[in-house]
Amino acid sequence: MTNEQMTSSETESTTDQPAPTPGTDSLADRGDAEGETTTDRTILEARDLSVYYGEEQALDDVDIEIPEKQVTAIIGPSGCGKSTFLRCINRMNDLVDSARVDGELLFDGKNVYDEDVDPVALRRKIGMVFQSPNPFPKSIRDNVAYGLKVQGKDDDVDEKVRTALERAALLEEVEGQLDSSGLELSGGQQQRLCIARAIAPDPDVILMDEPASALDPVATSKIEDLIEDLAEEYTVIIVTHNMQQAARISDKTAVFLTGGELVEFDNTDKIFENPEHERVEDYITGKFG
Ligand SMILES: Nc1ncnc2c1ncn2[C@@H]1O[C@H](COP(=O)(O)OP(=O)(O)OP(=O)(O)O)[C@@H](O)[C@H]1O
Repeated sequence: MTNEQMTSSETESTTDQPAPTPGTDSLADRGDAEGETTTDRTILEARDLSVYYGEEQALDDVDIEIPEKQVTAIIGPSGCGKSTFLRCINRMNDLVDSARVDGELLFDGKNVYDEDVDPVALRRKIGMVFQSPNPFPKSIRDNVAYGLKVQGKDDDVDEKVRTALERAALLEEVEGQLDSSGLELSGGQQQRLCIARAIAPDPDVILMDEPASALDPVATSKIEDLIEDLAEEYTVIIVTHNMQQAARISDKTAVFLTGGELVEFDNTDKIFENPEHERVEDYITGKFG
């Protein structure tokens, strides 16, 4: 299958690694000196970011600076704009006709909504993992190799596939069966396969939209351990309904409340132990939401 033959639904709705567009890679190779360690350097920044679906406002003037190589959790009640915010970051909302974005979303200082930014190239640097595991009906190897091949990075594919599977804490379990279908794996393994697929092309940021909500407690715990490990190399932003999960695995937590307002963003310990805003405390303690 050529890049052109891949349908937009395959590249855009099911995976994190759409096909590249040559010559539009202005965001692709910024920063990241080798051996860089965890810092509070900002990798993503929203400035006055508002999103509307038709007349309805889903995000209201959001300002946030997200540090690189840490786990940032996005929490808040249903409908407060968590997924909308996540999908703004790699322009997945471009796929929604009624969506309109105001303000800026800076990735390494460059507004991803600038006219010269190619959303497909952007999504190679900012991968995404969805709520339900969605491997392709292909072999384990081909699932992971997918993003590499569409980028033309087809040297040392086997080694890169193994590295990605290892980073996704799946290699040991699938050793010797890389040619079996990804669909034959358990739900938790499928989700780790999707994570391997997302990280194979070496993105800077991984967005996760409730990645463990369809999994049992054991599989969830493996994904949580994995997320913490991934933050040594990648910036991870995770939407979760599970406050204990946010408290367990994130370094920073952003609390969105009704109306798409970002009410508080701080170190996770501070948010859960001593939030500044009463509304946040009420939400954390289960008084509403
Ligand atoms: N494609 C869309 N078209 C129209 N309105 C939408 C669309 N997606 C989301 N919305 C609306 O935008 C608001 C925010 O939705 P969003 O899915 O971002 O919230 P959320 O906090 O992620 O919710 P949940 O926790 O239930 O997944 C909601 O009012 C929702 O109905």
